[in-house]
Order: sequence, then C-alpha cells, then structure tokens
Amino acid sequence: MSASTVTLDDIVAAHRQMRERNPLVQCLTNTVSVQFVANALLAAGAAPAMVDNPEEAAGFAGIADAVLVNLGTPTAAQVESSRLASAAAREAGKPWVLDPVGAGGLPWRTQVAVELLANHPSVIRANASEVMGLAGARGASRGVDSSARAADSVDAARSLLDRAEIVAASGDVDHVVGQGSLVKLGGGSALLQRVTATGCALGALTAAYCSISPNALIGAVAAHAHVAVASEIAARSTSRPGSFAAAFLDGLDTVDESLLRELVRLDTA
Ligand SMILES: Nc1ncnc2c1ncn2[C@@H]1O[C@H](COP(=O)(O)OP(=O)(O)O)[C@@H](O)[C@H]1O
Ligand SMILES: Cc1ncsc1CCOP(=O)(O)O
Ligand SMILES: [Mg+2]
Repeated sequence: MSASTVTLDDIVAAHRQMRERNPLVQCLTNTVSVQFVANALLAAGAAPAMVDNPEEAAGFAGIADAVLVNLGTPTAAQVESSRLASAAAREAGKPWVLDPVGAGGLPWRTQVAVELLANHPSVIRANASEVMGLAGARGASRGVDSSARAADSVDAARSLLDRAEIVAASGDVDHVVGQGSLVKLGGGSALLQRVTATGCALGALTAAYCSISPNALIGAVAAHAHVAVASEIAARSTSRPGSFAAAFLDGLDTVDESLLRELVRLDTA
C-alpha cells in the first residue's frame, strides 16, 4: 500500500542533502544519550545543539533546522522545555520528532508524551512497544527496551496518525507508517540493541533528515536506512558491543551512495 512512497533514489538524494546542508538539530534528550546522540549527528553529517533549558528552548527552536524531543529521563524542567520547544517548532514550521522513551510502561511520562502530541510532531520515532504504549494498546514494555515486533505495532501506529504525520516503529524490520503508506526496512544489525541510545540517535537523525527531505516520510525512511547500513558496516568488524558502538559511529560517517544502493532493504509493497 503506498499513496505516497519512497524510492532508493529518494534516500540517496536525502543523504546527499544531509552532507551538503549540515542541518542544525536542537536536542532535548535523555542524560544517558547526550554524548552519543551528538556524536551520531556529527558522524552522519548534521550538527547537534543540546539546548534543553526552559529559558532558551523555545527561542532556539526558531534557529535550529529541526528539534528532537526525547523523554528518556524527563525532569520537570525538561518537560517544560519540551512543551516550549515543540510548540515553537510547530509555530515556526520546523520539523520536530518525538521519541517517547518508556511510553506505556511509565504512566506519568506516557501522559506527558500524549500531551505533547497536541503540537503535532512530524514523526513519532519509537520502538514497537512504545508505539503501542503511546496508543494505549497492549504490548508496552516494562522499561525502555521493546518487547514487541514492529509488525505488531502497525495498527497502533495508524491510530496515532491523527496527531503525527509519520509514525516510525523500530525493530528487526522497521515499519514507517503514514497516511496511506507503509514502508518496511530490513537489514541492520541486532548489535544495535546491545548499545544504549542507538534508538535515541536514530530519533535525532530522523529530525535531521526531516529538515532536508521533501517530506517527513522520506526523512524518516532515509534516517532508518542510514542507521541500518551504518550498523551493517560496523558489524563486519566486530561482534562485541563496546567496539560496535565506536564502529557504528564510524559507519554513520562511512555510508555513501554506493553503500546505500548496495545494502538498503526497502519494501514499499
Ligand atoms: N533485531 C534487530 N535486528 C536489526 N536491527 C534492529 C533489531 N532491533 C532493533 N534494531 C535496530 O536498532 C535501532 C534501534 O531500534 P530499537 O532497539 O527498536 O529502539 P530503541 O533503542 O529506542 O529501543 C533501529 O535502527 C532498529 O532498526
Ligand atoms: C537506558 C535508558 N534509561 C532511560 S533513557 C535510556 C536510554 C534509552 O536509549 P534507547 O531508547 O536508544 O535504547
Ligand atoms: Mg528508545
């Protein structure tokens, strides 16, 4: 099914734009992930700025090319910043991405995430359990890791499309869902699950890609493709999580047009 769809050429073009335009991404992200997310953006060709205090969050959303709101370790101040930055991004017509870490399993942050949907994110980027938890469906996990398959979260993802343009559910096969479209991406490496904050990095890249892509569907798919290919390259050199983390950052930098054309597993059927 594909009212609008994505081709390999779209992904290659988005990657070229990423390298040419070096988009600035404002990140309000969790304390576990800050440095890894910043390094992942730099390796992929974007520029990070972790501006997450309530005094500066809204103003900077008007300067940045895109905003990431990640609820992994939410404090009252960061939640306030998230409300301000997401509202300012919407007002300025900038893409913003919501990563509702732990949604479903933790009621307070789930409520915060649901309230943030009033500011209509370009993309909800989450693992399959979080997509289900945010939608109020069964399948939520106890913590921040998924206990569901992305294929099983597609109905929940669709139910969120009244409040988000795209819902991207990650897993062994990523499922990117929009109005009238479903794009599946295979490949990647299971080692991504053994390093914390790889999903957070994917959320930041999704924000970056949305700012330089013709639409949020292409932006979300291009980000997932970039991460999948980078992880495959990284897994060629190691099977251990510590060295994989470094190799993955190198992989984000190494990805180029020919690797995308060789390794992206796109299914738009
Ligand atoms: N079993 C798997 N095989 C390959 N890639 C995976 C697998 N599980 C997750 N991934 C990838 O890991 C990255 C993070 O996804 P995920 O672990 O679902 O999110 P989070 O880290 O937010 O829980 C995504 O790029 C996803 O495609
Ligand atoms: C371990 C942990 N605890 C709170 S946020 C966080 C990081 C989650 O990272 P990811 O969602 O990318 O796995
Ligand atoms: Mg996550």
